[in-house]
Amino acid sequence: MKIAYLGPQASFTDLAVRKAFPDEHQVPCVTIPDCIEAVIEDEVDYAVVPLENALEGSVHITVDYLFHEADLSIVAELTSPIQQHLMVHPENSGGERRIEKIMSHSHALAQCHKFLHKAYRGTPLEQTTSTAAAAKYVSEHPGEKNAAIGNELAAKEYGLSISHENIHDFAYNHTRFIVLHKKSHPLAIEQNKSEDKTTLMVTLPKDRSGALHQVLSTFAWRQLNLSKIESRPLKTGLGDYFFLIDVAHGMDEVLLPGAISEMEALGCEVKMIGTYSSYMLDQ
Ligand SMILES: O=C(O)C(=O)C[C@]1(C(=O)O)C=C[C@@H](O)C=C1
Repeated sequence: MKIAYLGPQASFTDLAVRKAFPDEHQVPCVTIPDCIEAVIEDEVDYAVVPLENALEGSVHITVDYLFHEADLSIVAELTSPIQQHLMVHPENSGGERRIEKIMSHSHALAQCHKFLHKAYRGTPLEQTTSTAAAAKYVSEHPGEKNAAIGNELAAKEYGLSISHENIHDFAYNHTRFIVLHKKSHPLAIEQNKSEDKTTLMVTLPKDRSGALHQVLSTFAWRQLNLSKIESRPLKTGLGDYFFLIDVAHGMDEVLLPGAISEMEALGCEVKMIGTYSSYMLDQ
């Protein structure tokens, strides 16, 4: 089985894949769309990409690709603790105050905003395609005196020295990764299972008062608990949105099909993104 992931080696996505799929063929991709397209083009069987971080929120490119570009299903969710460290090339360690630029994935930079503001105010920040891509760049360009933000494995993998440990701004820092596949089928993984979930993307009928209230009622009176609801632009005009809805319930024969039919009867478009189990990966 081939699994694409947001690489290069030692990204947080790689850590999640190593834990969940230790014996499978792992294929690093440069960007999240590259991972998704590798599944669409049948170059791999599954892709693992980040979906949401506890501090910084949704990874918009993943949500938007699932709605606008890709007809793929979420078949499992992997939740992983995230610890961010500042790392430099060993030739530059000891004098980190002279760091010229700090590089990382936009989500990682945002998770360390308070630390960067206090310790490195004014130092330019540069976004990279992943935390591991930043670590790799710093390792290959010792003359540039840059630092990267990433995990401990990236420091080891790319021969960097950690100058500040645990620089994420809040102690509870977790990221949800999703496993994507062409067919909808819950994938069982040998890890701690936490709950079953279903993800829907719902577009409301245009200009109808109370439509969102009615959508929420279809879940409420069936006692289906929602673990997330978020709006994203439909990209057709200002004020046009779709809603990403996570239901803390697997697909059944009565409740979820009933809620979906009721939303469709109200004039909503409902895109089923997946019904799957959520797994908690350890440190
Ligand atoms: O850059 C990485 O290492 C990733 O796997 C991406 C990503 C993200 O997109 O949120 C994953 C986990 C962390 O929250 C930071 C970055």
